[in-house]
Amino acid sequence: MLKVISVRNLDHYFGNGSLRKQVLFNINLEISAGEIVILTGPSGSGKTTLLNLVGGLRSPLVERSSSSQSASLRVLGQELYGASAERLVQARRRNGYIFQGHNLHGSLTALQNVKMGLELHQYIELAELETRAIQILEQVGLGNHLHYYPDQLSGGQKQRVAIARALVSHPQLVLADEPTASLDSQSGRDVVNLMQKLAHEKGSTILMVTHDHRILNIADRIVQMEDGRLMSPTPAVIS
Ligand SMILES: Nc1ncnc2c1ncn2[C@@H]1O[C@H](COP(=O)(O)OP(=O)(O)OP(=O)(O)O)[C@@H](O)[C@H]1O
Repeated sequence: MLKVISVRNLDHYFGNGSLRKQVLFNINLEISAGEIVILTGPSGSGKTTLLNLVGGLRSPLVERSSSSQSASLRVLGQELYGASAERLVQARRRNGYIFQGHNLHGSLTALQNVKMGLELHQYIELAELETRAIQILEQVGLGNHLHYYPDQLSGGQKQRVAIARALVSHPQLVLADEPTASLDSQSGRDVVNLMQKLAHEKGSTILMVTHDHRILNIADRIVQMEDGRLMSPTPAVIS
């Protein structure tokens, strides 16, 4: 099966000189098209760092030492290890992102926020842009809230707008960092069910970081991180 993400022998460090600290150790991970993978583990174990590297939000540190010569970070067919800043920006634009606390623009309505998720895709005409944004907001149950501003929406509704914005361009890869962290149990469940449904419909792959044990069963696979290392694979939890 086509690998959407293929990480080999990846290390990562923060800081310089005596403050230099290794946070990822020899990461090896493959994720196939259409898979929903949850990355979990204790605070500070390196989950967000790995997610950001995969998304091109952080630049992989290219080491000259012999142990890292075979490092590779291939995402959607592109090598990000050693890639230029420009290539990373391009790679970033192809993915959908859902973060903790939604990151919506407060001065834009739900519809305008979702349209922003399409505006980078210049091949889409304005009229179609509007139609697609409305359609996906209807799919996430916000057809009656198109012109609401974020502060007029509940936490769960805001996160549904964020999901609509991330998925409206039908990205092959969706990266989510603690998407349910600010939500109550039921809203969190609704939000991940929606992500799962839309991702399956659109054939997207999802890599999601979460501490939230209530949502682990949406995953096809759960990957555990500890102290910057990936632990052996765990079969998906059956609900
Ligand atoms: N920009 C940074 N500069 C220096 N150190 C950092 C930076 N970002 C993260 N770290 C350190 O890297 C390690 C891994 O952090 P990371 O945020 O990836 O962990 P995490 O598993 O996502 O944690 P959490 O679940 O708390 O979000 C931690 O020790 C953290 O302090």
